Amino acid sequence: QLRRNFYAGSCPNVEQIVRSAVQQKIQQTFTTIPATLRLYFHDCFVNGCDASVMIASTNNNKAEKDHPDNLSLAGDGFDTVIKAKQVLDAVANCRNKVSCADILTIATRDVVNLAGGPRYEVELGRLDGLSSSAASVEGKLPHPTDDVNQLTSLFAKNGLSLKDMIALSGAHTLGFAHCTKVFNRIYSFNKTTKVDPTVNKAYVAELQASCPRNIDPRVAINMDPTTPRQFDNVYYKNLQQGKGLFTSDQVLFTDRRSKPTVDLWANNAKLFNQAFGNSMIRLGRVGVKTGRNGNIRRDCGAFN
Ligand code: HEM
Ligand SMILES: [Ca+2]
Ligand SMILES: [Ca+2]
Repeated sequence: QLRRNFYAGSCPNVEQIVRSAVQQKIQQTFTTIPATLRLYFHDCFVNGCDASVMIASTNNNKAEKDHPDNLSLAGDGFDTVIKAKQVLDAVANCRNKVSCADILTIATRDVVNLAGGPRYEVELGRLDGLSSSAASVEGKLPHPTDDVNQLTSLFAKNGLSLKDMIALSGAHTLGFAHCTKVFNRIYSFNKTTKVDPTVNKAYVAELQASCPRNIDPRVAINMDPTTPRQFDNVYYKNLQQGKGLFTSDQVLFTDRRSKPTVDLWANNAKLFNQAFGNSMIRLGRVGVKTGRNGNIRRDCGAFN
């Protein structure tokens, strides 16, 4: 039973408070933006949007965040939620009234908007989940080597369409990826060719220069080589030029089922922004907890 203005009675200024905390954190580091956006995706795809991804491991429980697919989540995303909750908890009526899952939902909307993307209305009223295990992450998140069939079926499991999948992939207009994730495409593609033929030749050279084979595995590169700090439709323009970083990006242009949508959004930023906002609202409805299935955590990193 998500709704807009869910906190009108308990903490009416929640959206303004979170936004200013997010703004302050972005001033400290730009990474706040992509880190928060990706954290939201990884939360919603495992056990629904319930902040299960924020739980820290304990002696008796290896939590979601310690599954290999989550180890590259940047700490600044977690920190954004923690900081915003600190500010909320300093306001008497808001104290422990807003779930971590909702704080992450609002913060994600705000980082998209503050990076130049659309501002969509968020639905609120999620509770925080009561479980988080590394084992539950297995098979729930897409991989950079996935094709359109694999991506579509993962998104469908979360009630999201092909169009939602193409729109949400547009999040790769921002942020960073580790060199190791693209090695296969530029050095060891298959038996007959070392380089993925769908990658733009100049982009191959650029990637090989920034990511030499023996590079420190901690080194990361921009995912959008053109406007890495701008939330815009350049991601789709890049795909048209063979400049999608991962296989999972580039297949959206090479597969005939998704290409018309890529072309449409490459040519029409307004339509992309609208579609992205709508798909984010739908992402926010995945696996929502209410009633006895959840609670409001006092510490986003631990169960009450
Ligand atoms: C469609 C399938 C997707 C795949 C296969 C995928 C995979 C990846 C991978 C491998 C990285 C790089 C991680 C690293 O090396 O550190 C990444 C980064 C990122 N992803 Fe995705 N992703 C997908 C969809 C999404 C969606 C739906 C969103 C959000 C709505 C998203 C947001 C991001 C962001 C913002 C980053 C940059 C993170 C940062 O700079 O810290 N991705 N993704
Ligand atoms: Ca979750
Ligand atoms: Ca961009």
